Amino acid sequence: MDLRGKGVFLTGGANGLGRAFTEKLLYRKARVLFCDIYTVAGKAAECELQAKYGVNNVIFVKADVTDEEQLTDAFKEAVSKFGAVDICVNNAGIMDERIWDKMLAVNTVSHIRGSLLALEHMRMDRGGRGGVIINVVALAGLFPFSYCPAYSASKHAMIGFTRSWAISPEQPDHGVRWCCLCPQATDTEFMVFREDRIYMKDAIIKRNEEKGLLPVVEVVEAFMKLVLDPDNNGAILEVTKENGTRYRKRQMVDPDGVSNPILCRDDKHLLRTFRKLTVVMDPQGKGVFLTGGAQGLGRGTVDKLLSLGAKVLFCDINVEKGRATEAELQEQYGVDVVFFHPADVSDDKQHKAAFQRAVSKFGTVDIYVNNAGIMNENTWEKMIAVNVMSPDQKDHGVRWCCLCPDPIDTSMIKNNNNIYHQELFEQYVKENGVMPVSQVAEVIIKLIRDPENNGAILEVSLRKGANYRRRQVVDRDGVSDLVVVDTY
Ligand SMILES: NC(=O)C1=CN([C@@H]2O[C@H](COP(=O)(O)OP(=O)(O)OC[C@H]3O[C@@H](n4cnc5c(N)ncnc54)[C@H](O)[C@@H]3O)[C@@H](O)[C@H]2O)C=CC1
Ligand SMILES: CC/C=C\C[C@H](O)C(=O)/C=C/C=C/C=C\C=C\[C@@H](O)C/C=C\CCC(=O)O
Repeated sequence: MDLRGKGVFLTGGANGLGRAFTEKLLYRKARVLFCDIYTVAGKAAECELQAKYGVNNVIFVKADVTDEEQLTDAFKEAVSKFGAVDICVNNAGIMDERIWDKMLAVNTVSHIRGSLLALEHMRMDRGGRGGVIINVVALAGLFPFSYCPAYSASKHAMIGFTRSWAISPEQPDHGVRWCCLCPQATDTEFMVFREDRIYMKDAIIKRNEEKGLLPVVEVVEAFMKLVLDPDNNGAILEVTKENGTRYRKRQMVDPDGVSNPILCRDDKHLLRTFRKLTVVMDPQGKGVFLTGGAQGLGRGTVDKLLSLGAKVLFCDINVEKGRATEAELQEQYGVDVVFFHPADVSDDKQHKAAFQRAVSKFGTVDIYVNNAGIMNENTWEKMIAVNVMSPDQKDHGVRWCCLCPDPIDTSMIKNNNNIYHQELFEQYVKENGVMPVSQVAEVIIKLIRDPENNGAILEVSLRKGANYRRRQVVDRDGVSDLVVVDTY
């Protein structure tokens, strides 16, 4: 890719990696508009870079990427200044576990929004001239990091998003390449922890002092590799001290299905935090809080838990269905064991109030099932609020598990007109079938009962049944494929 005269839009360019990427792109004769929330640093960078590379080639725009209007206006400004944007770099990021919802807004929502703006503008099937979208992720997007779980989640989400677009059947018509850059801890302000922005801060500071951070220049080289390689749609480029720069082939979870601290295997103080928990959990007599229980898999799971002697409080946004379900289940199991609480889980206050009611009803909550979910690509921000932003629970002695089912026979799957390539999805369902709710509810009970599965990812499909997931697979060439199966 010859970068001469190419238009670049980049977020978070006032400091750190964003500033360094900007300078390298300018050096290669591209034209860059970068935005940032900080005016002073942004203006200073603009001034310096304009003096070196020309006033018409680099522009700073003050914008908070979490503000839809500001981000959109900054993008439009790049288009109007350069005629087109050929390279979009979603780079702005923060790491602060205390404000995890804000972190998701910067690291995930703004990256999705920036990607969609760029796609719409670049796609060749709608008059654009193609291009490349680079999402600056992190190694923490590929592996579990106990000192920053919400940060890790915000980055994992971008891997899924980027790879999913990269394998779109329409991608050859779009002519847009999608890539992720995944560096380990790098020597920028980002890694200076003045406050308690992460858990176990002191251990991390000590580790960084002992082992050193990745130099910015190495990450810039890797970034340029992504920009210039014409054949890397869907690629995940990892940059580490240990292995250098390499296209990622696999994401790993340990052979027993339980994630391990691969990245910190030599750090005893961190390893200790990953010890396996053995929490025996028989549903009999236990207090359960479950979200989205009015219908579908949620309702099926409530039913199953009640049949095993648990007490359940479920919440749902659908009040009518919630009340009806409560009445039916109370008739079957008794009025003291099952309760409905109306709540929208994307509203923090309502979510917490529902949880508190469960605590006060049962004295304690032993089992917490985050089940509520929606699937609607037209309202993707709402989808993130419901599916990703549930309250953080950081107490110890808690087992954490994920259930990853194939399509289930619920209304989320039937007649869903709000996904891309619906016909392909319907074809998939036709060929593979849908799982009965009762079968998946059984699998949730398996997750609850197994005392030694902290960190487990349980996959369930009609074809293969329920299996703890060992690995997530990306193709051998580092480029994602449609079929993600556990063949290794
Ligand atoms: N430094 C590191 O160790 C690593 C960083 N990363 C990722 O690289 C990206 C860049 O990080 P660094 O350059 O190291 O950090 P940095 O803190 O030096 O720079 C981040 C820039 O983003 C801007 N920003 C933050 N919130 C914003 C908002 N709401 N709107 C507009 N701009 C905003 C900041 O003002 C800053 O200029 C981030 O996405 C980070 O997650 C990934 C792996 C390692
Ligand atoms: C508190 C800092 C958290 C996140 C910052 C940053 O975003 C990030 O991702 C930091 C990563 C730090 C990594 C530390 C050690 C890395 C070790 C690598 O050399 C191991 C590389 C790959 C191992 C997996 C494998 O394929 O075997």
